[in-house]
Amino acid sequence: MGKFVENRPVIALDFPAFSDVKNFLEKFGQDEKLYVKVGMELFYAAGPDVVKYIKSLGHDVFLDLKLHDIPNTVKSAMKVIANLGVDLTNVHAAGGVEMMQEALDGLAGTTKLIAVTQLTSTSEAQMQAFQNIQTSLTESVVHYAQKTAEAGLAGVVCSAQEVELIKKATSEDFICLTPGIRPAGAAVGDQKRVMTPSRARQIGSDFIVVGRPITQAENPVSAYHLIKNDWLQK
Ligand SMILES: O=c1ccn([C@@H]2O[C@H](COP(=O)(O)O)[C@@H](O)[C@H]2O)c(=O)[nH]1
Repeated sequence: MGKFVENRPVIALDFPAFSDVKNFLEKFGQDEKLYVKVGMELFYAAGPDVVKYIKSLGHDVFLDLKLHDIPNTVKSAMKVIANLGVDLTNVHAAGGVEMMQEALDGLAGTTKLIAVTQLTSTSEAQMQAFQNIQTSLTESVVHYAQKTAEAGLAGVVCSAQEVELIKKATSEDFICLTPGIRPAGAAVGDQKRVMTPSRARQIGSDFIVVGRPITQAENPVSAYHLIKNDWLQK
């Protein structure tokens, strides 16, 4: 049996209100079970209720809150997140190994935990100048991935550009969830490290996350299916 790859692009529901989510999901009909991402904007606006609503419709949920605080605070927050029954959630690897281990301890259940390495909106020049990290961006990402694996988490958030090296440095089964996905010719926006769905698949991404190319499309359902078809094509 080959390694697990999520066949559905994870749709980033970056909306400011619960009603936007209802309108968006209604476009897909009841039979299409999606994998969606609830991030800071929607969670701060609509809270746990929106997560419960999405789960009640039978969709899978990645709760992308990127926790980064002292270990005790992150552990306590994860105990609360555990009750939401989401499928996947995350922390920032920069919080350290102890913080990641405490997060895992707090979560204690079936929700998978992954860690953000370097945001896909960060370029190498920005990282070196602003974070004062004097390695290549790839080295920094691989370093964070190794520390994440050491802490016992299931994988990382990275750009598709780093997947091959991360898998070599950790294992084939270590999850690489990759935002910064753009269909050929689509507007890149604030993303710096991007890749097309099909190339991300070829290179070994396990999950792709796509927001604006779907949510801001004239026809989000057909944009989703075009991206999904590209992702499924090797
Ligand atoms: O490194 C990261 C971590 C998270 N994200 C999130 O993914 C989506 C991407 O949205 P697009 O509209 O497709 O750019 C967004 O919710 C980010 O918060 C990321 O882009 N990069």
